[in-house]
Amino acid sequence: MSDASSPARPSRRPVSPRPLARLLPYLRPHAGRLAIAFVCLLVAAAAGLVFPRVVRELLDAAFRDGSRARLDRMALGLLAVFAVQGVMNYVQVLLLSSATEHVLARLREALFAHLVRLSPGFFTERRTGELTSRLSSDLVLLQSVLNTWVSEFTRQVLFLVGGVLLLTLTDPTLTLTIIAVAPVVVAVAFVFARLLRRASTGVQDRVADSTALADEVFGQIRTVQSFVREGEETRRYQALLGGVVDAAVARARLRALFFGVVGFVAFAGVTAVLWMGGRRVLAGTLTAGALVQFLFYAFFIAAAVGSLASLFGHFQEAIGAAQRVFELLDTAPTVAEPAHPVPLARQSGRGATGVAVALEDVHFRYADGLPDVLHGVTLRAAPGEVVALVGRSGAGKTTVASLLPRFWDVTGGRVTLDGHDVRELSFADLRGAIGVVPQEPALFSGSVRDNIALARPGASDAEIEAASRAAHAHEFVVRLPQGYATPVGERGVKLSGGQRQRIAIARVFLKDPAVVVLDEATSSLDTESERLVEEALEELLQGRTTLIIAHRLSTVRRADRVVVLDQGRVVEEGTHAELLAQGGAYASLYNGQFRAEDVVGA
Ligand SMILES: Nc1ncnc2c1ncn2[C@@H]1O[C@H](COP(=O)(O)OP(=O)(O)OP(=O)(O)O)[C@@H](O)[C@H]1O
Repeated sequence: MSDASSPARPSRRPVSPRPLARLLPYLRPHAGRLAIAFVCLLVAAAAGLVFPRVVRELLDAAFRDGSRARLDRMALGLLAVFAVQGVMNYVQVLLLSSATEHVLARLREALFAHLVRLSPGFFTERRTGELTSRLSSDLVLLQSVLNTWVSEFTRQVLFLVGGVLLLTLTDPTLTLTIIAVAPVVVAVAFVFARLLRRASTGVQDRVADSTALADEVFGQIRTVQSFVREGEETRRYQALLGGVVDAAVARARLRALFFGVVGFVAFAGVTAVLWMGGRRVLAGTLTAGALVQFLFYAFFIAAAVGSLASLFGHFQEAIGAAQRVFELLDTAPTVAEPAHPVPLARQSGRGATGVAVALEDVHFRYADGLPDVLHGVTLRAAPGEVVALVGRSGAGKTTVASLLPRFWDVTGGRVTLDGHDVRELSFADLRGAIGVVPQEPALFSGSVRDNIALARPGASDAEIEAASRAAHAHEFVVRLPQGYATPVGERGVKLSGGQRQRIAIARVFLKDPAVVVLDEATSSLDTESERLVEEALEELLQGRTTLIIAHRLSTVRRADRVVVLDQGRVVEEGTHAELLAQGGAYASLYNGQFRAEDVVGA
């Protein structure tokens, strides 16, 4: 499976428990704790099974033998049985829970670590809400399996097997009554469990839909509010919630019916036993104590059958969850690191030692089945050269820029850095050599310092400040309430657009890469902010090989070379002046896009 082509929804293959087996490696480190928990479980279940036997003795002591001393002994015995059971349950729950919490954390961590390594294409295919819900609800389901399911299942199986055995020992004929009823209960429970599973998946899908909507709306809150869509989005959410309720009510109806029907069938069986047993007590072939003991076992068996059936439903849900989680874990990145990378000498950012960048006859499409968006693009930037990419919207500029750090891989031709195919380099070398300044820089929640240090963890305060000064960010940062320690809010919402850009530039200064990929902002900032950003960029690009997706006249003028893209092809190449003189595609682009700026600037 590849990360770009997998379906958005989890697949519904026939359910086999195999995905659960893949949890085993995660359980192994806790084998000791789990083994002790299992022993405690066995002892607790055994105590549970002994209990009806002691009750029998107690009742017979009172009713048949009239022995006070035996009655006292038996009552104490009963207390002892419960005490043992209590201690065992305590230890078992504690050990099992602590082990499964660790397992869950490891699994979440593995999933997260895997997902963050998948290429951006994967995230454009999936809704992030769906992925975060995998991390939360599916893993919670898995935990419930490990935590309650395994122990409950074991306990109930023990009760069932032990119950039937002890029942047979107590009274074989009465046991036959039970054996006649049991298959009916099992069959009914089985059918219901299947129906329930289907209903549960329906509910989960709808919950995922509504979570995804909420996620999207919160992420785009400004757009939502600027178009006054709050009411409309709330209605959409409401409609989805309506779906959740309908599906959940349908499931509840099934569940209610399940409990009603299975409960009735089971208790009808108990009544039959009671009736037949009562007749045997009247006939003097059975003591009252033995009948009660028998009844207890019958209850145990009925309860075990009922629980096993509903556990079966949970089991199926958990298999589904495991399947979805492991499906994600199995998603191979479409952009994979080479097994034996060619080392790239670390170049300090500037000067003649810079790194050449080239696209050689590059063809590219975003996914199989989509049309090519680049048709044989050839483009070279010599060390230290500043190349501006221009072209109409949709020409392929962003696409070209995202091929350099391998956010996607070419479908034909190659991209090289310092003469090496980018696919031969380790991510650390490749991405370490390229500094990206995005059009709309996103900051992470955390302090200003953390956000700059992102480029080089472990950088000293002095280095951070130097980078910040170079990016003309220092001036505004020191005026923030807590200076470099000021939290910037999620995605940097507490900073202005120009300030965010300067933080993004400071990051690249700190990184000091040999190559810079710059997606120039289209929205204009106020003049002062604009000037600061421009000065910072001017400084940043000095001597670094640069690819700029240019939207400003000042940028194209300053570039050593301008490359004009049109519909995924390079149509012109030269300096601003040369291209303008040619009177071709660039000239018309200039007239449409850049000239107004020229007039304003003049
Ligand atoms: N993730 C994607 N999946 C599929 N197609 C895409 C994706 N991103 C871009 N495209 C398509 O690729 C083509 C080139 O887009 P690209 O973003 O590179 O253009 P651009 O020149 O940067 O445009 P703009 O100046 O508007 O940003 C467009 O036709 C676009 O629809």
